[in-house]
Amino acid sequence: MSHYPALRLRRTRSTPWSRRLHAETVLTPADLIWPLFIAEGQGIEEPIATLPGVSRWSIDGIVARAKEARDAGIPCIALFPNTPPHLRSDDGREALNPDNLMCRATRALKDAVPEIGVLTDVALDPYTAHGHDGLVDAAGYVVNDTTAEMLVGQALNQAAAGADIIAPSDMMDGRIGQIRDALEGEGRVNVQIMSYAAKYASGFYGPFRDAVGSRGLLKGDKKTYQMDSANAEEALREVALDLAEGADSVMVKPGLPYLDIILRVKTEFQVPVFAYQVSGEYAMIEAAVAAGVAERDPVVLETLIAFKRAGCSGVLTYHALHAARLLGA
Ligand SMILES: NCC(=O)CCC(=O)O
Ligand SMILES: [Mg+2]
Repeated sequence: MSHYPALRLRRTRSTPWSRRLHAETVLTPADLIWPLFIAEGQGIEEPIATLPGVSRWSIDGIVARAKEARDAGIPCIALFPNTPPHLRSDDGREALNPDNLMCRATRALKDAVPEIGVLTDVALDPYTAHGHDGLVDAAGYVVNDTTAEMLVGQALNQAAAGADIIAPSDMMDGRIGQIRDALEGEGRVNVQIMSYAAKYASGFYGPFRDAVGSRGLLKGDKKTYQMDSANAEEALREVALDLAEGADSVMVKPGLPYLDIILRVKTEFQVPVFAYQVSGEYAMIEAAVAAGVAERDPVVLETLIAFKRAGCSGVLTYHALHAARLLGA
């Protein structure tokens, strides 16, 4: 058995070329999905105070960002609309409008930048007056089955606009199978489903709710549908169901606090797993940078490669363009 001094693990670390040669994991721009927030109008950029460096863009700006992403080697962008207040309602019916902000942005992107994948979020929270992801009954409970019917309509609406990946983030039971059946029924056999399979009720979503304009509207919390952060076995059950119902890939969300879940999902199922490094995680890094506590570039790359090491195929991150440019340089 070889041991010190013959075996020195520092030997392969001693030069940059050797460290590169021995890297067990690589992070490339192709691992990144960039979430973008859409605003109404033309020529609009609205900075989001709680997400420094991130803005909402009108559709022309979204198209311009998508070209930057493509040029930096990013394969896919994720879209989230900031629906004007007068179009938000208790039932979120704007989600079914074929000319809503999301569908118009998707059509513009597929027209102008067809080389990049478009992932669309399925959930009602950007469209409801109460900020919940589904329909709420008189007792304030988010009702599963009628919500799922709405989500099927929302998914078909997005697919008709050209969405490449449907990403249900609502955590209703059964919706993946229903969406898959509906897509097959319309002959949209190559539209992917990336299920937010293990989405936890998290304190890290605050800046996102500012970005889509739901923070002030939200009554209560989302704990009756999103997962309890105490649970891991339940995440495996969620993933198993979504795969059986026809998901092509699954997501774990948030990111860094749930690396153990990513590793367990990958180990158990050997399917494509994605992580969402969420708004609060991004904002913490930016706050640390602003406070002089950390340097942005190494911290961003270190957190992103952690997801690859844990088994992810890719990561949704607000740092995607910045990271892709660092990696491409
Ligand atoms: N359905 C998408 C999200 O909830 C994103 C959360 C975040 O970035 O905080
Ligand atoms: Mg589920």
